[in-house]
Amino acid sequence: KRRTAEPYKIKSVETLSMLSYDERHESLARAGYNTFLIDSDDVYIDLLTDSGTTAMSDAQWGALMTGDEAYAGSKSWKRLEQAVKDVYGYNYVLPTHQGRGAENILSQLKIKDGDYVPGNMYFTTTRAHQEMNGATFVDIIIDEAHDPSIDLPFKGNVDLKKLQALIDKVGAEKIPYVCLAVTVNLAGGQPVSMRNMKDVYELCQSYSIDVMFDATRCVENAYFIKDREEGYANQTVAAILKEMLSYSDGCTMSGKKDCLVNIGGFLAMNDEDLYIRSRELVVVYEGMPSYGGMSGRDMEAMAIGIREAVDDHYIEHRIAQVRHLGQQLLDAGIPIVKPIGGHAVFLDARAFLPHLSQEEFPAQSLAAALYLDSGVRSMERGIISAGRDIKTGEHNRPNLELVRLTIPRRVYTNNHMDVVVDSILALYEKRDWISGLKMVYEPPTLRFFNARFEPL
Ligand SMILES: CC1=C(O)/C(=C\N=C(/Cc2ccc(O)c(F)c2)C(=O)O)C(COP(=O)(O)O)=CN1
Repeated sequence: KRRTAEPYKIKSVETLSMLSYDERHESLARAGYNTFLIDSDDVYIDLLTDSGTTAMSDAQWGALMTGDEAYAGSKSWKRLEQAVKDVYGYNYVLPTHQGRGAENILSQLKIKDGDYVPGNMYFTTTRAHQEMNGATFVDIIIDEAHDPSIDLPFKGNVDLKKLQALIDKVGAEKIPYVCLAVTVNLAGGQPVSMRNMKDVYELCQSYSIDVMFDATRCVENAYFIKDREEGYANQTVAAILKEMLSYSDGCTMSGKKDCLVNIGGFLAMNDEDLYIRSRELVVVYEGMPSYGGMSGRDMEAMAIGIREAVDDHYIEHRIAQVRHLGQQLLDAGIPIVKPIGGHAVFLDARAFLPHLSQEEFPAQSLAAALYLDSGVRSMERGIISAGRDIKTGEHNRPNLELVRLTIPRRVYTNNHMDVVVDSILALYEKRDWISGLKMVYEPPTLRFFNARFEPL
């Protein structure tokens, strides 16, 4: 099979910082062994997140000069609105500054105290907005999604029996909507099959329960359907995406991922009444419905990014680059979440560091060790990110104790991926020497952003 390359060439570069071991050690200590607190200047290859870290195209950079900054009626908004309607297919769309702006509005309008919002695994901001509005999040993802070693093509799928059981238990009137994430970030960037989306939608329609997608990485999900689901191999990703979204009543969208921009988002829906009520809250929280927390130039960039993201050459390369990293780790026997996800490779820190108890923070320790070894920054997605139980005050103890290696879009080459592989192989060789951490400062909420640690 002939090898392929990036479907773009580089026109501008950002020089990367290459610190010495001692300089990295000093930087890590200064950051309290928390990768969130390391200065970007001290990071060589930044795999903390794919959110907002995209490289924009020359078409997007050029469009910045044409941003219409009119307070109302901006033509940049008209272009963005048209792009969302063309590519996503919803009747109505409202701009927000980023994904959680849309989550805030949707949760306030759709949830009443004591409701239940079922979803395929939680996400931090999504669940926070649901709980702040009085709902209980109920995980309805298939059991296998919580086991890193199980390899299934659509690990993000909903277990329809769990959804039916919740409806039987609490009644459909207590369920304002199902939140279906496509893909599922914390399960390892795992997709939902078209079959499952259809089944969920039909079940919900029979009870007049809405289905709202968290569409943040929906283009990646569309690609996995093309690649793995019977009957879609010869369809374009754009056509698959349109069909996916037809099994929903609306979506929240963080533009910072699959819309190929550094800021921006939207809330989309088919119901006019929800649109009108949402438009009121956009004015309260985001600004006019013709800019929603974005400048005109940001909206121009996003209108173009939305269309670039469904280019088959772009998305094929994006997914292949994540696989390029993950497959080398699998071949070397490194424990990672299987199958390899759409936006990241997740190291299974529990299996990588079996000599550490969860109280010694294996994922936090591994992320710190990786940065110290090579200047590669990753994100802890384990007991620290899971926080404490709001009732008991005890640590939530997630099954998944993971280190997320998140690949920004159109930024790094496969050579950078190979540097990451070599660093992880070196760490694996000497994994017995990786010590745990103790938390020396714990913030009251969302502790993973600002907590500080010291080696045990
Ligand atoms: C599936 C989904 C997301 O992945 C997501 C964001 N994701 C981030 C940034 C992040 C968010 C929360 C954290 O505790 C975190 F440490 C990192 C990320 O890195 O993965 C949002 C929210 O979209 P906003 O970021 O545009 O508001 C909604 N839905």
